[in-house]
Amino acid sequence: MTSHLVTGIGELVTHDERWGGPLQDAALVAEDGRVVWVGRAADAPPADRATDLGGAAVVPGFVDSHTHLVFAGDRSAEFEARMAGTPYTGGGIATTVAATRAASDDELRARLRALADEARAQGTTTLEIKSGYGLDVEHERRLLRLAREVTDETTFLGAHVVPPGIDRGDYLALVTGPMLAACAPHARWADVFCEPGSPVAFDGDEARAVLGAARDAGLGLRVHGNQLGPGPGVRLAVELGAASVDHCTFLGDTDVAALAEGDTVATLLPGVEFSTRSPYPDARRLLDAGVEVALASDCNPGTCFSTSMPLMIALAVREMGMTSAEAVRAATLGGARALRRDDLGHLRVGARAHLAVLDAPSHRHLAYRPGVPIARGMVL
Ligand SMILES: N=CN[C@@H](CCC(=O)O)C(=O)O
Ligand SMILES: [Zn+2]
Repeated sequence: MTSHLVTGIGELVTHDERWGGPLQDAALVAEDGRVVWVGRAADAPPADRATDLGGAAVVPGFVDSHTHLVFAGDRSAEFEARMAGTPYTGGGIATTVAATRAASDDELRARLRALADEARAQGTTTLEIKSGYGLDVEHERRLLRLAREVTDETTFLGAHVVPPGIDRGDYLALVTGPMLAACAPHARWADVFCEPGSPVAFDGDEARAVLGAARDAGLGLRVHGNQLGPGPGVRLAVELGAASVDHCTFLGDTDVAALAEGDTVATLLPGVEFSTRSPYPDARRLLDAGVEVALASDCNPGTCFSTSMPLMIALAVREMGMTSAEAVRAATLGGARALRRDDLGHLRVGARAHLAVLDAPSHRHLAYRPGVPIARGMVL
C-alpha cells in the first residue's frame, strides 16, 4: 500500500465541520484510494510519495448525480430554434432515440468515454448515468451495460417518454415488466419523467406505477419532477422515499414543505434553465426551508449539452441566490447525498480521495471566473 501526500494546498474545502470552514495552507494524505489524514501542511506526516499543488485551492471532486451520457445524434438545430422562441416539450427525445438505436456499441462507447473524460477534466470525479434513449428492452439494456463500463451509479430510465407508435398502457406494462426485469441487473436506480402537462411524459399515477415496480425489483428511486410546470413529481418522490427529485423548477409551498420534512434531495439543474431559456428554480427558498440541495449538470443532447459542474456552480450563484460555499457544497456533498453515498462529496478521513484541484486561490473562483477551465479532477 502506497501513501500519497498532497501538499501546497492554498485552501482546502473538506466539509468537515470540525475545521469551521475551509483550511488554509493545508495538506492531505491518501492511502489505498481513501483519505487517511487531513490538516495543516506544517503538521503533515511523511508519505511514500508527495505532490505539491503550489497553492491551488482544492474542493471535493464534483459528484454529478444526474446525466444522460449514452446517446447518439445531434440536436443543435432544436437548440437554435429554442433560442428563437420555440419552447421545450420533450418531443425531441424521439430524435435521439432513433439515432441511438441506429448507433453501434463502439460509437456509443466512444462518445460516452469522451464525455466522461470531458467531465473529469473539469473536476467531476463521480458520474451518475441514465439510460432513456433506447426505450425498448434490447436498447435500454444495452445503454445500461455501456454506462456500467464507466460508473456503478447507473439509472434505468425506460420511463423517459412513451416512444412514438406504441400505446401508453402497453408501454407502461413493458417498462414495469419485461424491460425492468432485463435492466435491473445493470442498474442501481430507476427514474421516471413525471410531467403531467407533457404529452410524452408520465402523469402521477403512471409514475407511481413505474416507481413501485422498480422498488419491488430492488432499485433505488429517483424522479424527474416539476421541470416544465407544477405537478405531483416532488410530492410523489418524497412519499416513496426517492433519493432525489430532480429539476424542481416549479414548486408550490406544499412541495417545499414535503421536501423539508422528507428524506429526498432536491437536485437543481441550472444548465437546463440556461439552455432552454426557462426561469431558474428558487434555490434560496429551498435552502431557507432546510431542504438538502444538490447541483448536477443533466448533460443530455436536448436540454443541456454541458458536462461542466463549474458552470452549474456559476449559474447557481449568479441566478439562483446561492453563495459560493452553498453551491460548492451542493455540487459535492449534495450530489453524494442524492446518490446516498457517504464516502463521496467530502474530504474527511475515510472518504474516497477524489479531489477537484482549482487553478485559483479559493473555491469562490468557480463562480467568479465563469467559462474559464480552472478545475480538474484528481483521483488518488
Ligand atoms: N426532462 C427529461 N429528460 C431530459 C431531457 C432529455 C432530452 O430532451 O433529450 C432532462 O432531464 O431535461
Ligand atoms: Zn434528466
